[in-house]
Amino acid sequence: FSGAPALSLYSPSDPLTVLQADTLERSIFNSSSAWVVEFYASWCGHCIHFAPTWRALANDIQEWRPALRLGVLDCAEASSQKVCSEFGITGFPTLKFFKAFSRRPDEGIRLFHSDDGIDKLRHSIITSVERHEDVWPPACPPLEPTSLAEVRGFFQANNVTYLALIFEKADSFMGREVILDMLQYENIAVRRVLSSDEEMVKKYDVATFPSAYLLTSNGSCSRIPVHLEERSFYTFFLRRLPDIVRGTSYNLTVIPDTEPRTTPTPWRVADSSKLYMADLESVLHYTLRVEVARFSDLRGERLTALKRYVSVLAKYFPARPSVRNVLRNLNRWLRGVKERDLPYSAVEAVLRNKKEVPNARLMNRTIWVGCQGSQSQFRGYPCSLWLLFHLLTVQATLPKGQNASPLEVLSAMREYVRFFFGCRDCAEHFEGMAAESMDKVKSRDEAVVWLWSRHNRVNARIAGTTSEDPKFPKLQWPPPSMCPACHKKFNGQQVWDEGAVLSFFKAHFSPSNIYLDYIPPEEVRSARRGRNTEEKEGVTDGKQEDGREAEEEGEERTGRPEGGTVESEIRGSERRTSPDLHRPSIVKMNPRTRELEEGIVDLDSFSEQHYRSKALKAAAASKSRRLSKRDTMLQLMADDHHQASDYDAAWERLRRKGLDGQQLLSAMGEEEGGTLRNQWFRILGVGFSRLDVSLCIVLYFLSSMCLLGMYTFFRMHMRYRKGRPGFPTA
Ligand SMILES: Cc1cc2nc3c(=O)[nH]c(=O)nc-3n(C[C@H](O)[C@H](O)[C@H](O)COP(=O)(O)OP(=O)(O)OC[C@H]3O[C@@H](n4cnc5c(N)ncnc54)[C@H](O)[C@@H]3O)c2cc1C
Repeated sequence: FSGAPALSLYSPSDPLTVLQADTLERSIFNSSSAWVVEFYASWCGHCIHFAPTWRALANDIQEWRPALRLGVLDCAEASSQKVCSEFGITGFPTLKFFKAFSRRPDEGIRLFHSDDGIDKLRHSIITSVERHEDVWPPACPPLEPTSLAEVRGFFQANNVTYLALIFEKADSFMGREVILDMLQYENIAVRRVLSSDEEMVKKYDVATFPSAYLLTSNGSCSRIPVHLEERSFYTFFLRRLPDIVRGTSYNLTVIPDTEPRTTPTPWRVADSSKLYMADLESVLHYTLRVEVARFSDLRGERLTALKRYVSVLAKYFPARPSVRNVLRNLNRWLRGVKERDLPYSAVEAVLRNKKEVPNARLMNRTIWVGCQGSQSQFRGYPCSLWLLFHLLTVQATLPKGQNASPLEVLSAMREYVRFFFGCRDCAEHFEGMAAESMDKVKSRDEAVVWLWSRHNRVNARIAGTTSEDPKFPKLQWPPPSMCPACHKKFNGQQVWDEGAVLSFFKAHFSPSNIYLDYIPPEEVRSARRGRNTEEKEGVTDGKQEDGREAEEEGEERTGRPEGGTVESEIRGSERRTSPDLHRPSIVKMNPRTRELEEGIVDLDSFSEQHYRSKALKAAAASKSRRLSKRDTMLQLMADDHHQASDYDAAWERLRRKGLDGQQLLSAMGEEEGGTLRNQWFRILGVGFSRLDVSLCIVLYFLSSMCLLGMYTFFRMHMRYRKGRPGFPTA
């Protein structure tokens, strides 16, 4: 198949409104009907399972539409992410009820649905409609029980031929459902009567609940003859009465449904025996910029979960230099955050890194290669999240993880899934598995095997369900074609050879099996190349899968402040007034570095001048709290940069040798060892370039020689004087 068709879980032919970021508010705010919106993510398995239920409900209650409408919004669409976060959507699927004439996102009332069928959903929607107090949806008939007084004067007060009375128990929803089913039909009204209303029960001599009676304007009254006392039977009967027509008086103000605007992506050829950096960097982008971003305030356990996640990424992710720099900077900064709560905008500012740290950039779109699905709702993000954590558990078995807890990566994953993973039912299932046995993991190798076997459990559970991509059926993995040694026979049964699985994992999830296909080539942005180049790249690699890049460039061009933080406002104003800031300020402040072959950065002067001036400006703006936090962060970034620049230089050296993607990544492991051996140099040279340190050593040597010379001279001189007659010895 040639490409992933851009299908959403819903289509405009469904009797619901497929909303987009720009139509959501226009549709539901100030609307004369109430709304129930399903916020979903097309990649979320439980949303895929839930879609047929929601579609069936939409079919079932489509006649209620003048009073109540159903909508859907795909929060996985890049264009919807902002609005979803404004509506407080943190997990999927989320159902929110908006009363008629709502005005704000926070007026949405969450409907709990879990695994509810359409009956329960319908009931909870009716209960929500009844919560309207001040302004009742104009098209919605009264839902409260009627009384003998109302019935007596009904035909005088209403110009209709029929009145249907549905007698039922108080907890029954049938009467209200029939009322709503008939709301678009003219010349008839439907009311419910409670079994506890003795007057009415006695007057119509009702003995069965539910049962229905038809009163006419000419004074007749008869029991409605139906085969079963059910909603559909009543509705069927009533709609076929003489002179009953479906009215046209309810004109819905409809904002036209639009086809989801996902553009078809070209099919990317992938080899299932390989890992692709595109998938891995996409998941970094999606977790840090989309999933975490749903929480505008990160506090308590959620903040700790983020710190742990970033910490294992910084430690174990076999990254390209620019990504590694981002992860290390973010990790450093988060470690320095001592406050118990943190606005996400601050994290975003670090990730955005427009000017502060050279060669630190995280892809800001998703490119699925090994995780590309045959349709856009399949695979993608959850697939890459599994891959990421398998990779991290394997990387943690290397010497760099030897002093860490065997649970380091698994705990980070557990907390990430618990606090951020949008598929809430998936998260609950995973938490259940973790609570059951994760604490039995005693070594880093066991951690690899634990995650493998739990992933296989999930595969077994969801195999053959609607969330399975038919082109990529769920397997017990790795299949014999990938790892024959992993499968063995025991007592005639096929069983796993866990030792072989572990060896297979260590080879499969190793940097040498990561391929750089389909991602823009890594370029070490030395301080010399700078920001101008970066901007150009941002514009030219605009074939975004999720359109976010264009959004950010748009922000850049308009100089819109980011996230409304103090520092972003300052940055916004700097952007407008100082064109120099578009070049890397490091180079500008320290021309000497331009000549140095290795692009060494004088970060002391950089951070002192650049960020301190920012701090001063911020102080002048008297909004110091958040800025001082950022100031600390930048100082920490500056410290970290010394290490990062070595990594960049090593990457560049290897790249010049003509190594390809995966060779580069595996060679970096070895280079990193060398980099660590050179750390004494950095420790000696905190804040100085290599030239500075060399000069110091030479001066130190010369002054030592000078002192030695003086010492020798005076010693000889003393001896000479002692030896002369006439000078008494002590
Ligand atoms: C923590 C978590 C919990 C989830 N829970 C649910 C759930 O409850 N219900 C639901 O519908 N969906 C759930 N999902 C999503 C689901 O597991 C898949 O990720 C999704 O359906 C996409 O499937 P896929 O075909 O891309 O393969 P995935 O299962 O996502 O696997 C990704 C890749 O990993 C490799 N792989 C497969 N199995 C293993 C293994 N055992 N060990 C190592 N590598 C393997 C394969 O190369 C595969 O292509 C969950 C996802 C995550 C991350």
